[in-house]
Amino acid sequence: MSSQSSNIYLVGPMGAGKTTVGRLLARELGKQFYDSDREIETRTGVDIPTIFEYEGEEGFRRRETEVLRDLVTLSDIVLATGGGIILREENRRLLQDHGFVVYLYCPVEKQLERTARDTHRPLLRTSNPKKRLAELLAVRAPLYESIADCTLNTGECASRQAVKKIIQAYRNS
Ligand SMILES: Nc1ncnc2c1ncn2[C@@H]1O[C@H](COP(=O)(O)OP(=O)(O)OP(=O)(O)O)[C@@H](O)[C@H]1O
Ligand SMILES: O=C(O)C1=C[C@@H](O)[C@@H](O)[C@H](O)C1
Ligand SMILES: [Mg+2]
Repeated sequence: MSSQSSNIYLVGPMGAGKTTVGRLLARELGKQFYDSDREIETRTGVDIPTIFEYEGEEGFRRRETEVLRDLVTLSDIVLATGGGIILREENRRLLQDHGFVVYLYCPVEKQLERTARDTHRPLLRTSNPKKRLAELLAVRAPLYESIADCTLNTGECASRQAVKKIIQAYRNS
């Protein structure tokens, strides 16, 4: 983490609770809340599945990095990131250099439960989303861990408890 950073960045897999916990955390700390997925949708005027459809995952990743470059110039924010933001080395460096990075995760079964009703995650549009989630996590877990200042299992606590734990870790950092 950059010294005395006023930013908190949430990373972790789909369904870990980055958006839900991030919004509550920002409110609790009086910080501005951003979500990189929503920022991409606002800028392009279309939803994420449409970007994947027309530009592929590579196009989405390019847009994700462009948005992140801008968001790290802001101070005093809580940022919920997309689950794959840690794939690019540049993104990992930007996150590490500009904020306190919190890695949220939960068991794959919980991820599956929490993402089941929402069809807006193109990578889960497969016949076996549980297998896909497990495969993604196997590749990504070391990347999340490599930049985390704090790690939290949201499978074991309600969002409000997660917020309390993050604030404690952030203040002790
Ligand atoms: N700690 C929690 N306990 C119970 N349910 C939760 C918790 N955190 C999130 N949820 C629920 O799980 C669902 C997915 O959460 P959320 O959208 O915040 O995940 P995310 O990490 O932002 O995923 P993505 O990477 O796809 O954006 C939401 O319906 C939310 O209400
Ligand atoms: O895990 C991922 O790669 C993704 C997670 C979502 O937050 C979105 O960023 C998008 O659906 C891709
Ligand atoms: Mg989210």
